[in-house]
Amino acid sequence: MDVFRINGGRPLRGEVTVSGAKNACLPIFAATLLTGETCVIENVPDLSDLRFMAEIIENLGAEVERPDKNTWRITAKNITHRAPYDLVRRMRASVCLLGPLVARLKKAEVSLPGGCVIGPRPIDLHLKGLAKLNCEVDVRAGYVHIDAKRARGGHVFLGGRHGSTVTGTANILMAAVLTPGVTRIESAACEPEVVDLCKMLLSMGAKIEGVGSHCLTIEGVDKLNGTTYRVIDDRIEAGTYLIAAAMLDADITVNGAHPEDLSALLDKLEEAGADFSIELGGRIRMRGTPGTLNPVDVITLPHPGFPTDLQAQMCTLMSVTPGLSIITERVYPNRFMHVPELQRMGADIAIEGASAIVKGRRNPLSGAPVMASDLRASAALILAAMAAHGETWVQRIYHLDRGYENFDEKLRGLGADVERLNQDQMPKDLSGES
Ligand SMILES: CC(=O)N[C@H]1[C@@H](OP(=O)(O)OP(=O)(O)OC[C@H]2O[C@@H](n3ccc(=O)[nH]c3=O)[C@H](O)[C@@H]2O)O[C@H](CO)[C@@H](O)[C@@H]1O
Ligand SMILES: C=C(OP(=O)(O)O)C(=O)O
Repeated sequence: MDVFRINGGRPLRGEVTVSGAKNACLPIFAATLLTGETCVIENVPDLSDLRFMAEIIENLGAEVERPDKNTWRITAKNITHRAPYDLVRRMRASVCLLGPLVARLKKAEVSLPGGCVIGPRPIDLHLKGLAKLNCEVDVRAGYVHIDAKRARGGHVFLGGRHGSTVTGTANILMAAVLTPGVTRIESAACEPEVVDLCKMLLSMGAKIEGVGSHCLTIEGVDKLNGTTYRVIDDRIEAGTYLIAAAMLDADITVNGAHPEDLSALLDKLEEAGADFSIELGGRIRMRGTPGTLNPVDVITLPHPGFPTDLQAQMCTLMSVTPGLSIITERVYPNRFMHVPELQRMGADIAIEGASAIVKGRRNPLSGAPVMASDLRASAALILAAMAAHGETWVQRIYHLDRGYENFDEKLRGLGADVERLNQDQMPKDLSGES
């Protein structure tokens, strides 16, 4: 297991380039199962989640090749309909195999993905949507069983308690593209990753209208073709660098930061008084001076609202911004696992219901051994460590490796003092291991 050792207080300078978007790639990999022809997917980040997804797809019978680090070639000529527990449990997003299997094979058996530290993540809306396409849906012995022999287009409403569902929209969309008749998805998620999936499906010959809106109309076709498709840049990775630069002594340019995908974050950073400029070609330059921002309140919401996947990083920023801010989670009301670890570094945060009440400090945080609980919590702790006085050890970096390609290398390229070590190299009195 890897750990990061970070010495805080280093200025950031230079340029960093973001990788392809994990959350766009995952359903796009699943979509390659919709055709027997070859799909070439470019700009794929080198991440454990994508390697798992490729493994599951290969296990279903597809031929999977990787001509270079960021390109995958997938040919799903003959595939089977069962994705077993031992593979699916490793990655929640494998639930988005349901749609393509239903569409292509008219049946699917996919294990339920299991628990998640950021809170309950049911798939009731996915299943309700498939039932509206006239599929027979049954959950037994830990598996979702779908019989789609009589599937036809239908009217699906995907609004839930916390808004729409991103992978649920991807599932219904992928099921509908090869299902006879017209499907209308209302209250569809419109995250940039869903738009990217739509564009990939269009390039395969799918018929979809309303792309980017909350209402998608899909006319089922008999067959889809192969494609070569380049995945969008990762807005969450870009946002993470922008937040880091806003709170440190920094002057950096983030390549692959597309302002149209980052409006809610940029709006909040502007309100806080951050000094940034949008440059041509998907580049944002951020200059930071510690302690100069104003506190802002944040509420996470489905797109185009403030993304929950940047909430933890925002908690770090507000922890070092003097004054009071309230950060409210409307997507995953319990997604605050980073808070106790930030408190260990001196952050003054209280959780009240679905809100974090953050009293930003005038003095820097202090380095400490901390434990990452999930992907974005890892990023929040690394940012906190970069702003802190002294040395921080961040354990369980495998969470980070799910979603940030070469994060340590990229941060070092900007001047941060971040080192990846093996757990064995961590002093035993700090790791808590005897
Ligand atoms: C692989 C991927 O793309 N992951 C992203 C995706 O997750 P994911 O697609 O799993 O998230 P959803 O959009 O489905 O979940 C949003 C909310 O709806 C609830 N819900 C969802 C489905 C359902 O059937 N019933 C239900 O109640 C969830 O518990 C959650 O509270 O979108 C989330 C919200 O932007 C992001 O944080 C994740 O990074
Ligand atoms: C929560 C996330 O991913 P997943 O849905 O794959 O758990 C994330 O990307 O922040």
